[in-house]
Amino acid sequence: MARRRRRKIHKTADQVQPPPVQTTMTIERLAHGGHGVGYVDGMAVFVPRTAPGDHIEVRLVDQRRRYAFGDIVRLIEASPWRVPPPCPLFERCGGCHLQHLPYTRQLDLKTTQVRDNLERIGKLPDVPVSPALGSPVPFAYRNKVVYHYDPTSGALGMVERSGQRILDIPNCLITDPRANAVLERIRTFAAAQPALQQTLKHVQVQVGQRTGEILVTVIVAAPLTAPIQRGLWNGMSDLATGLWMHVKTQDSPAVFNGPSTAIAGSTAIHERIGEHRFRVEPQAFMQVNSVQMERLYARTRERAQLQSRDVVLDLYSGGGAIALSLAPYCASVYAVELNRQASLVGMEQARLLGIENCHFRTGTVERILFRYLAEGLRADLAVLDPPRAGCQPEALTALAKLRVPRIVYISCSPPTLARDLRLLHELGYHTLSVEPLDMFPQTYHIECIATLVLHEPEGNT
Ligand SMILES: C[S@@+](CC[C@H](N)C(=O)[O-])C[C@H]1O[C@@H](n2cnc3c(N)ncnc32)[C@H](O)[C@@H]1O
Repeated sequence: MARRRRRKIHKTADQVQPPPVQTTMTIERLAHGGHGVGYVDGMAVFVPRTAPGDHIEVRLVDQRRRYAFGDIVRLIEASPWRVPPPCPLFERCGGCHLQHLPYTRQLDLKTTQVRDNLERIGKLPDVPVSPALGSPVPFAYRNKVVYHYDPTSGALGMVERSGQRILDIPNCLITDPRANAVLERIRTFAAAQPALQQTLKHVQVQVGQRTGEILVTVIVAAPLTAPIQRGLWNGMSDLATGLWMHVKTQDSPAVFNGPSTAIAGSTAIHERIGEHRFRVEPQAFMQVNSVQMERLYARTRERAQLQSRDVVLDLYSGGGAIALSLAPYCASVYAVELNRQASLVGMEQARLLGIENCHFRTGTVERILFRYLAEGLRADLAVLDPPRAGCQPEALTALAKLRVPRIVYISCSPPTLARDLRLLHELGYHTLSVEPLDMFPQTYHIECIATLVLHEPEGNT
């Protein structure tokens, strides 16, 4: 289909008219968030569940100064890329964003988005971006889900896309079927237990996809009685490996706030990644796609190009999966993580694996790097794996002050990656490559591995 040109307008301020509330336009590309983007009188309009090439009638529902959000009223001409979404809940569920596109097309669009972010936000148009490495399993890949419970309707699932209610999800197509089976047992049990209905807030299910072990955590407003604990466990013990309870005392957006209690079965499950078997507890961070996690860590090791005498910083280390996978190939690893429980999991993991050259430190990366600077630590490589918000500028400044010559930056958010690569560029780092890796098929999320080197000033080499 011929690409429609963006309508450009040149008006003075007092000539500017507000765009019509309902109009037609063609979707040109996908933006971060999975929204299709088209233009109305030169203004970008973001519309969910659309595909590049769609010609649509759109209603502008939220207008800002330079852009607007719209809802699709009518699909006038469908993009040639559109496919029927396999999940019957796709239109209502907030979990997936791209099921209406074939998987290969999703990957192309993700690659384009990464390039776009590097160009627009990072002002780094020349950084080589490789085609996104697809997941061999584009469905049934999620090894962890956290569902909400609605005591009024009995729904156990995700918040609807409209944000108004909890959608019951009996069979999530991107989730490991073993997790769906356990969730069904809990849904049925809760339906017959008014006391559980009153207190149940969320259910988390974690699956060790290579070991077949399953850990369930019920997040409740008040402790469960012993009979309800027993009833829950009896209803799932043929499927699950362990059951935990987490009493959530404050009404915070975070699912967990405080310690959890193991109530039945094993206290942890395990996942095999590469040559290691990792212990997984309810509050430990683990990538949601085990196959892609293994490829992510293998690619990180390749990009790290470790020498046996190298000293490595694993920053934002979580439960230490990256630190422990690099430790056998270098002299030592310093892992830095904010969450004390995650650091303790890493230490225990190191002990179980017999790894002695990994040092775990709890605190913020930005604070601890300045401490390393004061201590005169020399590091040959830093692996960064921050949360979606990216790194604090102080953390990147400290890395540059430490003169760490190589960085491998793992990111789950291309816009913040682009922002941070820009700052690193200004601090003297050159980005050699960015490799998108699809950890989250059917959703807009994109994982990337960026490899950087420090340009030493002339005469310092
Ligand atoms: C994407 S996870 C990375 C986990 C780990 N690298 C892995 O692969 O399992 C990000 C981690 O950063 C931690 N974190 C967030 N802000 C931090 C900060 N300012 N300093 C240190 N750690 C932080 C979070 O607790 C979380 O464990």
